[in-house]
Amino acid sequence: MSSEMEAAPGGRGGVYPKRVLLFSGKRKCGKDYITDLLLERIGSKDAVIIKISSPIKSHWAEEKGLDLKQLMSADEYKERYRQEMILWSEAIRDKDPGCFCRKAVVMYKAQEKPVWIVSDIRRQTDIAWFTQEYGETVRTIRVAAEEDVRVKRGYVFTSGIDDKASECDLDKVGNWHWMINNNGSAEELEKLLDPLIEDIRSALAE
Ligand SMILES: Nc1ncnc2c1ncn2[C@@H]1O[C@H](COP(=O)(O)OP(=O)(O)OP(=O)(O)O)[C@@H](O)[C@H]1O
Repeated sequence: MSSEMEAAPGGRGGVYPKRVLLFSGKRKCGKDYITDLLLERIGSKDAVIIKISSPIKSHWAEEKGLDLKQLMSADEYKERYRQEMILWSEAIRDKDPGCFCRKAVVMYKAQEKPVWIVSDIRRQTDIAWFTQEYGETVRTIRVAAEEDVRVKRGYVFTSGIDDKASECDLDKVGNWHWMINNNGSAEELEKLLDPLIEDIRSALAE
């Protein structure tokens, strides 16, 4: 069966997911920080973090003989291979826009959990794929932080990365379910997450 023909795990009509949260935002705005916090508050019995970058990185780890764990977490690795990974993944995504979304859902065994936290949405096609497959369970969340705050967190503008579609495609989107301005402390952030947690709990109770 070709990848275009593969069904989405779960899919419409399935029991799970009950809520799919799609997080996006500029580099170092705090996507990983926020999604980790959310997982902690919801609990890993009910929620799973999905990274669309995982199937891309696992391919690269194999190809280059690298350690996947380091490629997923270490900034030095992440930055060194970012551009190469982007170019390779763009070519595949052009042919099959849902390819990495579908692979990531399988890789994280997401269909075993009711709440899916996707921490790295980058393209309008990512949102379109999840919406097409999981319909009204989907919520989109844009994380923002001031540039000086992002710089303090390690952001350095890199030409060829920060001015390309993989970082900018979602700048055009305006109709997010939630916007989170992550400029402050962890305590401030906790409060900003309350309405989102409430929405997740109501989906779990259905
Ligand atoms: N509200 C916050 N309070 C304290 N530290 C924060 C906060 N938000 C983010 N950070 C820190 O800022 C750094 C960058 O955050 P994080 O890695 O979550 O960003 P990201 O958007 O996932 O980045 P990338 O796009 O590069 O993957 C991390 O060290 C994180 O711990």
